[in-house]
Amino acid sequence: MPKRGMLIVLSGPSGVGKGTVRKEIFSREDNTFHYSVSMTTRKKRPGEVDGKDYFFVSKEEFEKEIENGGMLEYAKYVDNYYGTPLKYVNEMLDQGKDVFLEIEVKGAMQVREKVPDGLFIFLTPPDLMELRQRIINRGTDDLATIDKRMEKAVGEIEMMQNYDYAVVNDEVPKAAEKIQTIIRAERWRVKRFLPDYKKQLGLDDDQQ
Ligand SMILES: Nc1ncnc2c1ncn2[C@@H]1O[C@H](COP(=O)(O)OP(=O)(O)OP(=O)(O)O)[C@@H](O)[C@H]1O
Ligand SMILES: Nc1nc2c(ncn2[C@@H]2O[C@H](COP(=O)(O)O)[C@@H](O)[C@H]2O)c(=O)[nH]1
Repeated sequence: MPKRGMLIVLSGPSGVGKGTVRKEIFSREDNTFHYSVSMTTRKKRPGEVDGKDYFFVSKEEFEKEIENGGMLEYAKYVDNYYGTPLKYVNEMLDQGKDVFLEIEVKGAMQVREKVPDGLFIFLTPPDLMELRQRIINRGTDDLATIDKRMEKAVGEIEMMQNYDYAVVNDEVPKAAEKIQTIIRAERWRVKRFLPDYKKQLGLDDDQQ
């Protein structure tokens, strides 16, 4: 059976650039990660594609998925549900593939409880004014929604301490490079040291 893949969680306030940085990482030739497409009840934005950007569903459909135990995590964010379908993540990890989630902080903390050996990276803006400007420049939200997202952002940034790493998204290629370096280093650490710890503790793979 292949070794279980690594679960990588990229989190941070809305508008910090998680999607942009993720796309930069995925566009690189050496990318081996598999992106988990989230489910949401939010309305589709112009240009967004169902099944690629999100699975767009109704509130009833989302709640049914929750009831059926189909979500790894979920959260209500500014009047809508967002969540990670469990099936895809489990199937990929079981096949030994590394899975990349891009989610907000409440959901990330649920994943942390369920998958403690995941890698949790927080993407943070250079400052709050820049964050607001990025959301405005994106042109997807009205002013009332931007204010709601900014209110959330303050509390979300305080959650940074609960992550394994924090990366400032000042420039997209630089932030992408830092994240790739962190993941490479973590992979190496797990491969290099975990077998030694297991040996010292008298554990074999089946006991883990
Ligand atoms: N380093 C950067 N410098 C300047 N602008 C950036 C940078 N990174 C991303 N942006 C811009 O900021 C806006 C928000 O980026 P993006 O949609 O990727 O954020 P996000 O964190 O994925 O948001 P959400 O969580 O709401 O989906 C976009 O217009 C993007 O082009
Ligand atoms: N807990 C989860 N949060 C998610 C998921 N997918 C996206 N998100 C986050 O929601 C907000 C708003 O997103 P937007 O597309 O409306 O701008 C943002 O922080 C996303 O990262 C998910 O599956 N679970």
